[in-house]
Amino acid sequence: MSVAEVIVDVPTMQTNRPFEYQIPEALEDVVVAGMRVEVPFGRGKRRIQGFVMKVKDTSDFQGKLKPIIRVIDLKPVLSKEMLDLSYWLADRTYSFQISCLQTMLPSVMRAKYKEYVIPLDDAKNDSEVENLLNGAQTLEITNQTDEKTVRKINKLRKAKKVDIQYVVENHALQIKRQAVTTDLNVIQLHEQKSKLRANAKAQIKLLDFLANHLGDLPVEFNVLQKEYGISRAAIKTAEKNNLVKVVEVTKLRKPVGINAKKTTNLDLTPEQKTAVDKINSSIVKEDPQTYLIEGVTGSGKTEVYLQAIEKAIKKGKTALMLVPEISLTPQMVNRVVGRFGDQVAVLHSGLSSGERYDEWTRIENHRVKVVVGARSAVFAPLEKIGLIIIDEEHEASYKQDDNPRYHARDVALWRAQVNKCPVVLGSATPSLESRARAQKGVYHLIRMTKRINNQNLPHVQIVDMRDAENSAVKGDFSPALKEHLQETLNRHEQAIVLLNRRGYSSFMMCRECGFVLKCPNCDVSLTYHKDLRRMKCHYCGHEEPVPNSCPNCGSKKIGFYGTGTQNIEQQLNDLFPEARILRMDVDTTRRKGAHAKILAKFGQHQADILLGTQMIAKGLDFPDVTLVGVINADTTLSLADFRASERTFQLLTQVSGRAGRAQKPGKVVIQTFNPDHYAIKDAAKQDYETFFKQEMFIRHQSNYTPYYFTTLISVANQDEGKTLKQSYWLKKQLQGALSKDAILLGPSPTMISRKQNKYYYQIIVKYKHEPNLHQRLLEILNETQADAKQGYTIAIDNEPQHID
Ligand SMILES: Nc1ncnc2c1ncn2[C@@H]1O[C@H](COP(=O)(O)OP(=O)(O)OP(=O)(O)O)[C@@H](O)[C@H]1O
Ligand SMILES: [Zn+2]
Ligand SMILES: [Zn+2]
Repeated sequence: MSVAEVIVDVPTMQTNRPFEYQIPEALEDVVVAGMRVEVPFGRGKRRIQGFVMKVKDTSDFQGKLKPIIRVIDLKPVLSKEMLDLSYWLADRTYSFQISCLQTMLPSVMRAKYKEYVIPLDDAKNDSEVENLLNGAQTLEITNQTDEKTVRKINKLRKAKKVDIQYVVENHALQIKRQAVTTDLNVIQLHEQKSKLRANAKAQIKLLDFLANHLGDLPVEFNVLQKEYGISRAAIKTAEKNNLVKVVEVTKLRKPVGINAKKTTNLDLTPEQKTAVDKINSSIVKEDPQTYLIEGVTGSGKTEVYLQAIEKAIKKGKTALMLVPEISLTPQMVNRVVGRFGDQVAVLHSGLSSGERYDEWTRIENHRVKVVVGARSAVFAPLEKIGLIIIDEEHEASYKQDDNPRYHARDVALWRAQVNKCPVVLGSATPSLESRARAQKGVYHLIRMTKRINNQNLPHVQIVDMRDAENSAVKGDFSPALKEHLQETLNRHEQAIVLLNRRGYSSFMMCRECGFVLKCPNCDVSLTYHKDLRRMKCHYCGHEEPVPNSCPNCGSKKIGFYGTGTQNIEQQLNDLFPEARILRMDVDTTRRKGAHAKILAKFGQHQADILLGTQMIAKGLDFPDVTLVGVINADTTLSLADFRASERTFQLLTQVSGRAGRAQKPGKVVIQTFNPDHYAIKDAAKQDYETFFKQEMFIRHQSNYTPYYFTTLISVANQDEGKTLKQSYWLKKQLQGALSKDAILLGPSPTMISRKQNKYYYQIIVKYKHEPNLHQRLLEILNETQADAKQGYTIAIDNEPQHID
């Protein structure tokens, strides 16, 4: 008898373990670990999905096992490594194992899709294959497909005669797209161009594009429009004049990075070489060492990554490179694709689920050596991983906000152990946790202190907005920032202007003295609760009325702080009517591809000023940018979060690093009401090490990460009284399980204490060593299962990235 252990798709605590099912004889050699199956569950005729975790010969179960109804996948969708990972992940994130398994699955398999058998090329005339397909091109697998056929398919698949493919429903409809190609060669294109009138700008642009991208044709209308600003009308005109042909293509040849030019290794600077040598030695030794590259902005970290990836490939291995979603720009992707060409798969949210599936299949079929992607790419089905890179490792977006609340860095470290490969964490501003681990020798620290070309770090000027001269101005621009912007425009160089929007208008600040209203117990700023018209602390629950005058200086100029990007754009327009301005914020980037388009435009110097929120602060590498202006450095400082200083330092250092990256020197102007705050002073000097020491001292004083571990437990219910009662019950349970060294905070309301008619309260546990905590939390989840039916939600977040 064969028995399968199955994790069923019933997300409750009681079902959070494998259930045994009998494998029907007909499916004996079909069912393997990593496949999804349909099984009966509970009483009645309920059928549900599940993942086969293990296949074995015997069962200790006394009664009669129920049989598997059918297989859903004809080949495993998750590897052994992923199945193993799911146990660890579920435990670490306090989530159901089924949620973890589903998270690892490519999104297409969570959507509606169809499954087909397709013959492989050299087996098209095979009699068994012909017999199976019965004259058709493909065979659709449905829940009606009988076991005999399933077995036949499985046999042919193992013999590499057929393959299984998934197609997202409705996807086939959109698969054809209009594209442009030409019969002309480079010389003819240039001839045609010279015949055009000088004012036929669009035609000239199109012909130039074609001449430069002959190898990439046909290219989609979409791409021409979005990335190169060539309109449909221009294409139609060219078609009429027989310059181009319009054809239909089935798919983009490459979703991003279509115009990646082939690049070769750069000559490394001594610092780069040291870094590459160290990492490469670990790749060769298959040593799962973690490196932390602390490299100033513009020190050439990417080139280090690329040359290490090359080493891994040469060793016959693969490489995984994670970057924050917002940095997955064509510029970034082109750097990798330019070096490794077709061997690269890119996973990002801009892909449709069909495209995502294509990339996933390429990875699974070993046609890919390098995967570049955002957080969830950490689950890419790569085998024989030789190197994992996490760029901008300090980014909070590496932690998923929903269940399972995993941190990509933790998953990467787990996979590195299994694959015996090094991990490289890179940043100009490492997270305190990582830098502290390097201090203790858990990670190996590599410092890169010089910019490429020995260019100096930009000169940073702090502008004290409390000064008479500055507080007198009407708008948000100090005379100093205005002057530097004007000079930059005069020199025909480019500027980046950052509006720091985090914490926007939720805290109170005095415009006279810079005083921020803070909690008397916790030293974090109080948050305005609009519904209650009161100021509240999110840590301890302290609250007080909204003050009418500044408690520090008595001025009436105390108010909620914050201005919108649109308003700043208007001010820029008024100040510099001749300047071309691009605005980048949630509003202008809502449309798919808009983000990349704005950056491309700015990169081609079609604008003088790029104005934006946090999303413009990282990774951008534009040689003409010589000025960076920060309108309001303070807003992140006032977040009700113990990482407020760290986030502020990171943001200011990163955005400053956008200036003066090439030949021309850079200049940065930071406007602030807190010019003496260490996060701002150290960022102005781009001095990570000094900041690190100071911030570690403060974390030590206040018992926070990395000196203490943090776990956040939140409770929600429609009834505020019930939420509070449950929270206090929970707190009591925890008190019983913790030693006297642990610190319990709360219950206190969260930032938005009422969401979708539910009240949220949170408890924070800070601890150093609590062997019982994990187990107790699991038990609490179990004990409160019944409450879930009454509308209670309890969520546990291990090492939260945001506390609000
Ligand atoms: N060895 C080299 N020789 C010449 N140019 C180089 C070399 N290494 C990197 N560069 C160039 O220097 C610039 C900055 O490099 P890169 O963008 O990798 O910096 P970074 O360390 O990632 O900075 P940031 O943290 O600000 O993103 C890039 O334009 C890159 O092409
Ligand atoms: Zn407080
Ligand atoms: Zn004041």
